[in-house]
Amino acid sequence: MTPNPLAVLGPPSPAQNCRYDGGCGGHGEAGSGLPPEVHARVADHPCYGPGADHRFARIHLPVAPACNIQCHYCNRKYDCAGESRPGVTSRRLTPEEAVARARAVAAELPKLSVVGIAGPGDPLAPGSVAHTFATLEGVKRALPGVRLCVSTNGLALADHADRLADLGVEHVTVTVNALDPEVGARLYAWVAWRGRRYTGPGAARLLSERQLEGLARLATRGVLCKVNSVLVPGVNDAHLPAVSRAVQGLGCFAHNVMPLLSAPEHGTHFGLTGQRGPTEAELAAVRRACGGRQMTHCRQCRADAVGMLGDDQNARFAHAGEAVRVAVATRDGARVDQHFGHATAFRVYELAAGGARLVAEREVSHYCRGGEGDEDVLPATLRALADCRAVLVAKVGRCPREALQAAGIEPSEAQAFLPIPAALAAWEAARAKEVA
Ligand SMILES: C[S@@+](CC[C@H](N)C(=O)[O-])C[C@H]1O[C@@H](n2cnc3c(N)ncnc32)[C@H](O)[C@@H]1O
Ligand code: SF4
Ligand code: SF4
Repeated sequence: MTPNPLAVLGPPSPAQNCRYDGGCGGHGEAGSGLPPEVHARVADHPCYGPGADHRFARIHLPVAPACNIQCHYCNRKYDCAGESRPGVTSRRLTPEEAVARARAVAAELPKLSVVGIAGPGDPLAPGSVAHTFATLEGVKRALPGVRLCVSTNGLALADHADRLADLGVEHVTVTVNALDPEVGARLYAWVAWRGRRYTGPGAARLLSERQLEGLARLATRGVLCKVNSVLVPGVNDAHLPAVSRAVQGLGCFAHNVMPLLSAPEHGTHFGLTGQRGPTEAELAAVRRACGGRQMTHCRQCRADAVGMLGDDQNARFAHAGEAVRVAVATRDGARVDQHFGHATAFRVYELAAGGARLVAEREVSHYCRGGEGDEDVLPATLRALADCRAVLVAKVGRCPREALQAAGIEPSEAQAFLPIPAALAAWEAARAKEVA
């Protein structure tokens, strides 16, 4: 068994009371109180390393759809494009898509040092865990140099701790908002455990016992653990110092007290009941009272965040790794050699990480009759190509070109007369350049 470098830390002394970010010479530096062996393991992690937030990038892969508890501050159904908030994602990815996205991002961002799974639900909940491990295993194979992270509510952590450690997951974040069941009962609607749904203090007790068991198990395996706590004024503010002491005593190398976000439009229980988040001053006071290694620069990132902290490039990589469909007009079956208006069928190819694959041949009435476009035929053709991002043709007239563009399908003549595989590769390369 690997000795746990964190176990030697023990609870940080109150006198140390250093702020992990700033206050004592920058997060993770010698002055932060991290022992050198821990410092070495966080140096290139943008969330923890000294100045690493400006030098290294991370990606969150949104592959975990389900959750096994319901927090009063979480609603994963509400997504507003461009909004940065935990649990938010534009789209859930399959493990295959997620691995492909990680590869695509790594190719574009050589500073990518961390690949994490942080939702949109809980990565270890029964409905998510298979996706989580398939993704972690795929990423490990595809990008052996990156560090793997997982963020969980901890309910199922003890069951999966060994598998996470065996896989080489280096960092695990567990959200612990309360140890006192009476406090916890005010934060969670329910906890689902082994086929039963628990509520009230019993649910909160079950959750916190499982969280501590999971953290202890990871500590024996040398996995670096951080604890998140959502600060809910009037509910757990006075209790968080006790939480902080307990989890840092278990060897967690940092505590991250995060402000509650509870805008009514998010549709959460707290948002609807008017529970407010903390002021800056309240947050700072609770972090001071907690002491030890407090994180102060967490950006509360989306479940599909990409890039440097504070410079999210999620929009740029929104489609990276997704399978894309492209239609081709071909007469001889080998080259892009047909006019859009003369085609009676289009071949549809799917482009994914593994290459191009013919997925369908779609028949259409041909649009061009003796030089005149037939306006009745065009809508049916657009419908036949609705799932395609582009159509590669030898030539296309102005009117159908505009209709295709309006339908979000790119008409492209740039690959005219190329063999189909070369044409698809050329279109994909041009698109990647555009996105960059
Ligand atoms: C979306 S969760 C995903 C991982 C896992 N399900 C969990 O809760 O730890 C990531 C983090 O965002 C936090 N979070 C979610 N909604 C929040 C909110 N409204 N305000 C503040 N933090 C929030 C969670 O507590 C957790 O620490
Ligand atoms: S555990 Fe995480 S995903 Fe589940 S309800 Fe709470 S914040 Fe949302
Ligand atoms: S949510 Fe916080 S800890 Fe997670 S990647 Fe963003 S900054 Fe880092």
